[in-house]
Amino acid sequence: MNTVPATEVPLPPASGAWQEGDPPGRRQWHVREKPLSLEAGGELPGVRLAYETWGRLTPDRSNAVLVLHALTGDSHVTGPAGPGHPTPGWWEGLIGPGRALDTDRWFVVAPNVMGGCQGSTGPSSLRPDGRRWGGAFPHLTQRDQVAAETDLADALRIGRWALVIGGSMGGMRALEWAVSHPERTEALLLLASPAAASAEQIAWANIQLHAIRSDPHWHGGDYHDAAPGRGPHAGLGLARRLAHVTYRSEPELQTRFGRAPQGAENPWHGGRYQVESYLDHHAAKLVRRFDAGSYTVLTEAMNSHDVGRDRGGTKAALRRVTARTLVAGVDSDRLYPLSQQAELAAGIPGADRLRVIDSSYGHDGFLIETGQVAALVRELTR
Ligand SMILES: CC(=O)SCCNC(=O)CCNC(=O)[C@H](O)C(C)(C)COP(=O)(O)OP(=O)(O)OC[C@H]1O[C@@H](n2cnc3c(N)ncnc32)[C@H](O)[C@@H]1OP(=O)(O)O
Ligand SMILES: N[C@@H](CCO)C(=O)O
Repeated sequence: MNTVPATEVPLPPASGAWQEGDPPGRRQWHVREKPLSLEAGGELPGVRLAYETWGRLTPDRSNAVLVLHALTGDSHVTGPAGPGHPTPGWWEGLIGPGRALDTDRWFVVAPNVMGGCQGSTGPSSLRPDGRRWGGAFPHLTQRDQVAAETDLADALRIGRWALVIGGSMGGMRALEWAVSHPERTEALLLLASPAAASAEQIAWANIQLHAIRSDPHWHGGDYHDAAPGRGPHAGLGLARRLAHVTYRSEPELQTRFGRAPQGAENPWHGGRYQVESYLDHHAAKLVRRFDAGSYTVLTEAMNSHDVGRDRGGTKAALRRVTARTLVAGVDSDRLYPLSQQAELAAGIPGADRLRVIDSSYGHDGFLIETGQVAALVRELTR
């Protein structure tokens, strides 16, 4: 099934900090000088974050916006597919002149998350001894990932974000930014995200982790060097199939596919229903562009998400947020239900009432309903 392993993402130069005059959307890299101390213990050397920027930073550096992507997103928030960008931007229409994140006004920064596989350090990256990290890659938390992003902000000399915005896993990091660094987060937009991963979210994640790790090509996570071009593709595809159902709504699937067979295929004789073909498609697409090791690291990092950990609980942690805040959920989201965003909106002192994105698409609504997301951005930044 897999033809383009994500491990073949070209390795970046040793450093590549953004400079005044760089073209928009050009992927850059920041390499942290010192090893990063990790919450679970130990440290990660040579942490590299890939990122893209749009717009221009004002001389007082006060117009920077941080956009944080979800599980399988990347730094390419907007723009066509091209070298280094196997897919077009995942939030097209939100960034650019005259758009909600107007690049005549804002300097937008989007890093690829630490642990990922689209330019930032992750299990498919080389470690200091020249081998790939693979199964030796350490356990990460959302706080570790925000620590790496803080280093990037420091390198860009951005002391305070005018806005931090994220959905799903990106929302977890956005919240961690606002709680860990209230003085550096002026406004905050949280989409389809919780204060802590729930038992059910951990349960869905557990099944996905098992799917990947029980694939015979997993090799304890050390498949990158063991069998180049091969890997736990069936396991990753299975994980994506399951996850994708949780990302959509039951009425959407029913209305869209119903019981229809896929083309001329006969489900009673080895053929597929349309919805099965649809899941096969999404599985194959992810396997072509994503590393299974990164999927496990990021999934476990999401499981670790608990904003109240070591902070006296959720309520105490949320009270730390000083940012002007909007929290929104998707009304048909069965994975991160509205009750979780209601908890955030009620607990964050500067938050307005809970906003609801009206969508039949379920959790993925935060990626698809860009018009409604744009309206929230405009409201927060007017
Ligand atoms: C465009 C990108 O993929 S961006 C890449 C970066 N990805 C991310 O950032 C992750 C976030 N993105 C995602 O999770 C998803 O891609 C989403 C949420 C954007 C998808 O949302 P939607 O626009 O609703 O797409 P949808 O779920 O309807 O899937 C459409 C695809 O299914 C295919 N499809 C639809 N029905 C069927 C079927 N019966 N059989 C097979 N394939 C089918 C379509 O041909 C289309 O294929 P394509 O994406 O290769 O063009
Ligand atoms: N479709 C999204 C869902 C996670 O929020 C992704 O793949 O990143």
